[in-house]
Amino acid sequence: MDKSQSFLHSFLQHFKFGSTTERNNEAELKRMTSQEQKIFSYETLVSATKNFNAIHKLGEGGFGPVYKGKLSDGREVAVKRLSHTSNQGKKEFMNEAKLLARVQHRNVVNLLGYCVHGTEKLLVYEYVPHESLDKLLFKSEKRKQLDWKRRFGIITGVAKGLLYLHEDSHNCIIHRDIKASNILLDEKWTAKIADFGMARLFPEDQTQVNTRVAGTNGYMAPEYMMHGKLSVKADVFSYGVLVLELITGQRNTSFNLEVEGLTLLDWAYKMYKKRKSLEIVDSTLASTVVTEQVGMCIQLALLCTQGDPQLRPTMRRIVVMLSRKSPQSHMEEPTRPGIPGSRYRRPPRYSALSSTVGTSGSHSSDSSNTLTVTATITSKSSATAELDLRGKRPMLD
Ligand SMILES: Nc1ncnc2c1ncn2[C@@H]1O[C@H](COP(=O)(O)OP(=O)(O)OP(=O)(O)O)[C@@H](O)[C@H]1O
Repeated sequence: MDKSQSFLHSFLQHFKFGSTTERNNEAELKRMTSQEQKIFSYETLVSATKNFNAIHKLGEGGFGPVYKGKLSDGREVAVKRLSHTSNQGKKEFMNEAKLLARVQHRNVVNLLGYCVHGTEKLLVYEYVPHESLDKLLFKSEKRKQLDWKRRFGIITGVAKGLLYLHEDSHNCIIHRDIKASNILLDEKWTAKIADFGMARLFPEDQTQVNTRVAGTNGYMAPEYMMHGKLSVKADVFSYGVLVLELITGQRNTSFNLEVEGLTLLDWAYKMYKKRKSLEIVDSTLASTVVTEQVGMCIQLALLCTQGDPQLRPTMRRIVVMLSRKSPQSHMEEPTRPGIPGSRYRRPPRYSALSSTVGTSGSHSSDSSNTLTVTATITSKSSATAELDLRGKRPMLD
């Protein structure tokens, strides 16, 4: 090799591979870019969850199993391994996940990032230590941990989180599956709404309705269940059901008042009308309850679960009502509650489609309670969507 050849060789070598410092810089730059884009490598998640070890499984929802993991920097995460039913392409999934990772609020679970590996799609969330509300509220020995102060904190926290999703995030996000198992509690008992934006990650192929049916037993607003009319008021209805569950300590789906066979909503309304609302309060709350506050929350829940969506308050109004010093002043009289949607009460036209509709997810903690989870995002100007193209079930009207 002559002098000029040797010069060219070393120049190319340098250009091609760079110096060690440059390589380090490049690696650092790559790391920073992926952090910025919130991308996790598959290897990172395999190592964090000890190869998705069953011991680390937190539960399984309709979108797939969730594992607890620990990143090398010590952060604890919850990794949701999405089932393969999503027909969304890699690029679209990444765009949607990137967008959802920008949704940040104290009362919404933080989506730290995502990962695409072959056909696998994974979401990485902050780990929320007390896990989901259903695991506490509906277990008699654990329910005592939820005194009234904590329950009221959850009621206001969820309201603030929903207000943010509906009005203050970059898009209007209608959750569509507010329920106890989608409310997580952190170490300070702060409520965090989970599973928002799932419809963005699971867009429905209109010809194939074989994944999941949107909404959950007993929480779905009647107009949404029966006619597919989706608006923020569908979330308000589910929120009202959740508030009644928090007050009574009873799960709406398994509620069965022996003598009268009423639903939780009907029972609460009936007692309210008889001016006996305080009789529905969970007996474990007896020593901690603030009577005025609980009375206001019952009335609020009944306003939220009214049959006519127009009559239900907005989340903004709810947050205002909850923050009042003298709670029950200026609150309307609730009208009769709507009948919450249930998969066992399919309207006739819906039943006709049922041969193509199935649930693909298995549900660990409470199969009876869960039909599916989805959420949708619409532009702020079209917060009410009659035909929900991102929906999980055929829209009927
Ligand atoms: N970020 C998290 N931190 C701690 N636990 C979590 C987290 N996300 C989920 N979990 C736990 O994993 C379980 C499964 O969660 P997932 O949201 O997939 O299902 P689900 O809400 O039970 O059912 P569905 O998907 O039908 O709504 C939950 O019950 C919850 O306890």
